[in-house]
Formats: sequence, structure tokens, C-alpha cells
Amino acid sequence: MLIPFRLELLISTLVLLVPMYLYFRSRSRSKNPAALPINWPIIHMFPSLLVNVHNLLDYFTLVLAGNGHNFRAHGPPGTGMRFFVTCDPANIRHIFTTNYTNFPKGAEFAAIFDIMGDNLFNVDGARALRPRVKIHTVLSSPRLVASMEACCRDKELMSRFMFDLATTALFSVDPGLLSTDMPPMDIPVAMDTVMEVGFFRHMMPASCWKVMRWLNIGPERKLGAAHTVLRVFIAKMIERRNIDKVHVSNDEEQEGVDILSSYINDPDFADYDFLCAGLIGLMLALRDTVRTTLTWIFYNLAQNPDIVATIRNELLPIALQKAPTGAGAMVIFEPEEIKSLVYLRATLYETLRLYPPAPLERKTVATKDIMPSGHKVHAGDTVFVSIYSMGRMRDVWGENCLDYNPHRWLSKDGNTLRYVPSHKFLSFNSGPRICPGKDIAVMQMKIIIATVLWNFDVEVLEGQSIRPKSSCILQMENGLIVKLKKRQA
Ligand code: HEM
Repeated sequence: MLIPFRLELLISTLVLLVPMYLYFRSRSRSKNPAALPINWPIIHMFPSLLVNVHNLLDYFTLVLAGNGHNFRAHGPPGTGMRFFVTCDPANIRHIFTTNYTNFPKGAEFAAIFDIMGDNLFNVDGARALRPRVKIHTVLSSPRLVASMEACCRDKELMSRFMFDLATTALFSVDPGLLSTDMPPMDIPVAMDTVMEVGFFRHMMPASCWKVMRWLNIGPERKLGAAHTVLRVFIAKMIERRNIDKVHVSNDEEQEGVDILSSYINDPDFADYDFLCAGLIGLMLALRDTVRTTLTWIFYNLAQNPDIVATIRNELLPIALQKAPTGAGAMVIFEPEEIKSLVYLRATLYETLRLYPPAPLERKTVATKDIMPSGHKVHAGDTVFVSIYSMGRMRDVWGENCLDYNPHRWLSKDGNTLRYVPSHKFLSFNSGPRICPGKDIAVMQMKIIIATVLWNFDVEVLEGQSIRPKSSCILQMENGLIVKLKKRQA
């Protein structure tokens, strides 16, 4: 019987790993935190990665800062754990642009995010070309952009709000998570699980998580359940959309308003599973990134009243032109009105610099190569690009790199934004895989920040523990509790 054998293997692995974990944890506390991971015989650097996994981004940042922006790490032989970790802008340009074809995401990435199938997020090279052209065309449709911007004229509760917003843009269906009876959050929770277990998979030897998946235990069990929730939800949305389509048959107005309409009749997406997987990828791209950024923005703004005052000053001339419609009415800003506001955009970029929603990029080395930093990488190595760390490097952003300071984005006279190349500001990626939703996301976030700040005072409740979750998305571990107080006109 195979199962008892594998179970035994797993138990003995755990029995070995848990004491090791405790031992190395106690040792690592007394060590210089910026030092390279300790290279032990046989197990190599795996223990250092294991003990720091709950704080991995800050750990990478310390080690990268202390070691010229690059380091290598490797696990036990046979695990395939050969990592090159970097936040060096010259290496990043090489990986994302100059020698882009040599750094695909790779098969392991696609296995980690198997819920997204063979879709754009998981494929490279020629297979990514048509889906990429497709999504760029879809996201540049003026009607879709207008509908997504219009969706922003709404209220609070970031997670529910962003889920409703993403679902409306994708399927023209408002799931109503913001309704007053506060329906259950099964689908957003399932999406969070995909990102959390994805992070766990990145840090484990692939054979380990694959065995756990086969046994359906631990995080893999949770992930399996989350996959089911997401697939059922997408199937419902497609069904609902098809029913609605029959009801509005031949009504051309309906076509093209949501993203699903652009995919449903496309022969490239005729395969149902392929379509579902693509839509799940888009849901994650749309909802998680914007929601996460907004939470960090409001957290930072609450500590920086001077920045809030400057944004309100920038909004003042526009707000004065808009007469509120009654006592307590909100002032709502339109995309065109706030498009040119540079300080608002600088605040957004400053948040994305320190809190990039996708903090780590994973690439695979196709053939051996020499990085601009002089480091050699070999076929099959994994490259981790720490976007989070790059925003926190003195040599890249200056002595005050840890300060939250939108002015760093402005020209001397404060009237224009400074140009910063994408290999230095990587939050929206760089090169051929640059985020096609960037302009929509920036506009959505600007409208939300402007509308909230103009109409409310935002207070972060004291005593909260604010730290990122171990996830592929830089969510706050415990969320953020804020108090909104209506401002007096
Ligand atoms: C704060 C907002 C956002 C940030 C920081 C962001 C960032 C990123 C990053 C880092 C990637 C590369 C991911 C990877 O290669 O694994 C990416 C890809 C992508 N993003 Fe965004 N994104 C944002 C919002 C959006 C929105 C609102 C949409 C859709 C409307 C979108 C659609 C996509 C798509 C389709 C890709 C895949 C592109 C490709 O692989 O060629 N993103 N985004």
C-alpha cells in the first residue's frame, strides 16, 4: 500500500523538520540578520528559508541590502531549490527586457498556480502572444474603461467593494457583497487562499507540496476546496451571463460592456476549462492588486496629515466647481477632472514603491547566463526578483528610502512627475509582460482616494498589528480597521 508509506515518509520528514526549525530559529536570532543564509552540509540553506518564511520579504530585504542587491540560496540536493535572489535594477532590466526570452516564468510557476491553467499568467513565449494582444484590446475598449471608472463611485469596505467591482467589470454581475446584510465572503476568501498557498508552494520543494496535494492534507486540502469554490462561482457567472444574453438577444448595447463578452465568442477560448481558468486569473489581477494598494494608501495617509492636506489642496479648485446636491451629499470626482493631478499620482506611486501588491516575481533560467552584476545563473535555476526590497534600497532610492514621501516623484518645481524607468519601479512589471491594466488601475485608485479624502477624515484605529501576510499578494495580515468621519462642507 502506497498511502501508509507516503504518510510515514511525511511524518518522518516532519519529525525531522520541526526540531530543526526550532533549533535554527533560536540560532538565527543571535546572528547578523544581513548575513547570507547559513550553508549547512546536506540540508544547505533550506533551514534559513524555513525559519524566515513568515517574514520573508523583510528577510530578503536585509540580506539583499547587505550583499550588493543579490544573493544565491539553495536547498538540499534533488529538491530543485537553486535560487538567485535579486533587486538589482541592472539585473532586472536584463531579466525583464534585454534578455527576456531567457527568463520565462517556467513550468514550476504554472504548477503553483494550476488554477489559472494554460492562460496568459502561466505561459511564455509564442503561446502568450495571442492572449496578450487579446487582453490589451479588451482593456483598451473605451466602453469597458468607462464602465470600470464609473464603478468607482461607491463606498467603503475594501475587500467587498473590490470584489463587487471586479465581478461587475468581468461579468456585468454585481454580487452585492456590499449589501447591508453582508453576505458571506466565500469567494474572496478562496481567492486569498490561492495566493497564500501559492506562497507556501514557492518556498517548499515542489515534491513536498505535490505529495501533500496527492494526500490532500494541510494547505493543499484548503487549496483544493478553494479551487472548487472558484470554479463553481465562475460557472455560475458564465451561466448567468448566458441567460442574460438570451434575454437581451440582439441588443448590441449589451455587447462589450463586460470582459466576459469579449471572450465568450472567441474561438481561442472555446474550451470551457480554458475560459474558466483565464477568468479566474483576471479576477485575481483585477481585485487583489487594487484592493491591496488602497489599504496601504489609507494606512499611510492616516499617519501623514500633511500629505492629506496637500491632496485636498490639489482637489480644491475642482471641488469648488462642483456644487454638492444637498446636505451631507458627497462630492464625486470624474476621471477627466483628476487625470492631471500630479501630487495624487505621486502619492499612489509612493505607496506602490514601498508596498507593491505583487512583491515577488518568479522566473526560471532557460539557458546559462551571466547577469550584469557578474553572477552566473544556470539552466533550471529559479530567479526571485524582490520588488518589495527594491523600493527599500538606499542605493536605488536614496538615504531616505524608507520614508513615505510623495515629493520624491515630483520635478523640482513640483508641477510634473519625474520619469522613473520600470526596471527601477517594477510594481507594474516591465518589458513585454508589463501590466496591461495599469492605466485603468491608476485611474480607479485616483478616483477612490480623491473621493474618500475629500468627503471623509480617515482615522486608523489604534492598537492594530500591521504587517504583511505570507502570501503572493502583499495583503495586511489582519486587515485594517479605519473610522470614516464625514467632513463638514
Ligand atoms: C495596483 C494595481 C495593479 C498592479 C500593481 C498590477 C501589477 C501587475 C504585475 C506585477 C503583473 C505581472 C505579473 C506576472 O508576471 O506574474 C501584472 C500583470 C497583469 N495585470 Fe496587472 N496590476 C494591477 C492592476 C491590474 C488591473 C486592474 C488589471 C485588469 C483590468 C490587470 C491586468 C493584468 C493582466 C491581464 C496581467 C498579465 C499580463 C501578462 O502576463 O502579459 N492588472 N500586473
